Amino acid sequence: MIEFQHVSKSYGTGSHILEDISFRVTAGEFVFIAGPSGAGKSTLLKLIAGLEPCSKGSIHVNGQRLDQITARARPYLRRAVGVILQDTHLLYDRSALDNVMLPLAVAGHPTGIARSRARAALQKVGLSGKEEANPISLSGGEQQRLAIARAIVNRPALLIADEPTANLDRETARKVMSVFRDFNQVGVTTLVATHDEDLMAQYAQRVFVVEPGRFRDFPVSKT
Ligand SMILES: Nc1ncnc2c1ncn2[C@@H]1O[C@H](COP(=O)(O)OP(=O)(O)OP(=O)(O)O)[C@@H](O)[C@H]1O
Repeated sequence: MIEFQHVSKSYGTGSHILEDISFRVTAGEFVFIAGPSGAGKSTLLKLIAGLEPCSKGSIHVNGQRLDQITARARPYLRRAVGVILQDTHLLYDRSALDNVMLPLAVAGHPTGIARSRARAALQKVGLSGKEEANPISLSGGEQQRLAIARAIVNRPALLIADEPTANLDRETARKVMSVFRDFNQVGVTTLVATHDEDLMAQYAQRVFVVEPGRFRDFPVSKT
């Protein structure tokens, strides 16, 4: 599903943020990405999402080598990967339903189908009844779940989230994490960057620890 071979990343002419990283994530895994602030967790996720190019090495996602992907294959890959960044980039001049319909409209789905799939996605994240709400009127946890609904509406095989529980209280964080766990349990490969050690301990899965100059891969622990 994801393969990094000797990947390094620097921004501009700066030194490497990530250096000589190799790993493989197979379909259906749940991986946490941990490490101190500024170590490169978001950068790692952006490389996987194809939002940043690597400086050295090669990255394969869903069978495609990212730096050799054709313009024709790119939209298919984009749909195969659901991305939730730290800034949710929700549109505050549209309803919650419109926000979730947008990726389907971009993919060319007829409005009726887009609407029913967007409603189903909102239901999956526990936001039924909030279809017409403006995102600004939603709580932090609801906005996170709305961003998840938008990321999953194209039924991606891979879900990537950058600190989706930051600034949420414990109970809301747990609810948001359980949404990811539910998707993972139906086979969606899931990568979540987090500082939250309690959540990591609770969900006890494979963990990548990104530290300055060091990358560690802790295998799945069965607890
Ligand atoms: N677009 C960019 N241009 C230049 N430098 C960048 C860019 N994006 C990130 N960096 C730098 O790369 C380093 C790693 O940043 P990154 O956001 O990946 O870390 P992080 O581990 O996700 O941090 P945090 O936990 O605080 O979100 C930081 O020093 C950051 O300033």
